[in-house]
Amino acid sequence: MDELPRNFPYTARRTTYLTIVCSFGFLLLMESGGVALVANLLITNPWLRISINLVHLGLCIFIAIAMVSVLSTRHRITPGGLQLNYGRTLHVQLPYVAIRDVQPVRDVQAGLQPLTARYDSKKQELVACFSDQGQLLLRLHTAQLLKIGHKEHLVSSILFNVDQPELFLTTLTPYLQDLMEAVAEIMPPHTRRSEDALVRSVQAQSQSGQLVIVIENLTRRFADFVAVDKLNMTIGRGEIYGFLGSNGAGKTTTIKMLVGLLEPHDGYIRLAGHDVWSESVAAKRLLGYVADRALLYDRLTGREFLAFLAQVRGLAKNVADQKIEQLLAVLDLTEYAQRLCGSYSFGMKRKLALAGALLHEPAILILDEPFNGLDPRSARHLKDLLLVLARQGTTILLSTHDLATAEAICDRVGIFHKGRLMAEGSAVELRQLAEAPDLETVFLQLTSEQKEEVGV
Ligand SMILES: Nc1ncnc2c1ncn2[C@@H]1O[C@H](COP(=O)(O)OP(=O)(O)OP(=O)(O)O)[C@@H](O)[C@H]1O
Repeated sequence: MDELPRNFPYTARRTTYLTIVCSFGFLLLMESGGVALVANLLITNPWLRISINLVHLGLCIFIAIAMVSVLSTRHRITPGGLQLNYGRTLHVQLPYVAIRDVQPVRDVQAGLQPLTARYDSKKQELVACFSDQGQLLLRLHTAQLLKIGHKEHLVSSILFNVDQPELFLTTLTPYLQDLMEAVAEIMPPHTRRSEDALVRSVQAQSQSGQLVIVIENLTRRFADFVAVDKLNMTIGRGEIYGFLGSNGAGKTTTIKMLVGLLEPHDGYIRLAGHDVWSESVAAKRLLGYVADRALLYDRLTGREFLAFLAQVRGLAKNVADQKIEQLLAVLDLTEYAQRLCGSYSFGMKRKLALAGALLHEPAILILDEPFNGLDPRSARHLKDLLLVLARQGTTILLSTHDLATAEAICDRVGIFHKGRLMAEGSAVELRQLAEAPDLETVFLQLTSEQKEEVGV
């Protein structure tokens, strides 16, 4: 693969643009400079002189920005994702997992706007085009809120130019494929889906009956205290659902009931149609679970621990050995695999527990505060891994106090408060509904007292 970052400017119209801006700017500056000079010589009122000089300075700055902004129209393929820069109005970084595809197009109708990105609300399209030559259309898996100028818009596709679209595509494609391959290696062929089917759509899944987790009227009490109160919710195949809530809201209690560790007092849970209590073996076969505190055997090495779990899950030895090595590598644990689990740091224990949960390629992954204790690099790896697993069809439910992460990776979040689900929907929907600038504000509003239930 090519060395990153690689820059892809669009220079085809740059000279014309600079010639126009420079000549026009030069004339304007000469004129306003002349006026300012005369004003400084003839006008005695100091305020008027200052005002005229300030107008002249403002013009100089405006023209300088117009000339310099052409240089910031340069897209970059970096290790962390695709950076799109267009004049002063657009500077975004898209992770590769967010990109569905990029195709060459020729859209003469796009309404070209030199150096000012424009938003087409009908198509949810961001137009950042200098001309109709060298155009590429980038489509995202799910619409994302992107900042264009000072406003945020929900964007599904982006139209932009580069000088060499073929070279850009050849350079970018391996990074899009690489992510898919990294996880495809740890997933069996029968769980892989075709490229088109990778587009996650919760509504489509619900309509086609692919609900994997169905919870109805779920209730759990501890003595007189109601920890989970008549909870109803569904999660579709390939969806990432985030449980958010204040301490003691009932997230872990719900998760324990979901994985069959705690019996509900009322209601039921079905996992892919199997009741967690009356068909517990079939339901648990589908599950991978990582508790909030990793439960490992301190006297086994990391590799032995995984081999033991593989045996319990009934994996053939050769399959298990291969899988263990792949998971150790994906989770950066190979170096520590011969060390006793008891000597692992908190974060390493969490990663080993996650490897254990992924060994049998579960259809449903349930993670209680998975980012707790992970360093930024491991957290980033885990986010990417979860996104790719979800694209492969794994249904993921996680609880977290990290609102930014929930917003970044969850298709939907549910906000718990005192055992009740106060609101659920995508982060964007909840923000719009609560007219809040971010998920943190929505969370704080909903978990303050006396709030009505909100559904999207
Ligand atoms: N075994 C138990 N006995 C008595 N009360 C319990 C028990 N387990 C949980 N609870 C209570 O149920 C409520 C919900 O607890 P839970 O652990 O589900 O909260 P949580 O949302 O996971 O909180 P946190 O974010 O702090 O982990 C809390 O008030 C807790 O004290």
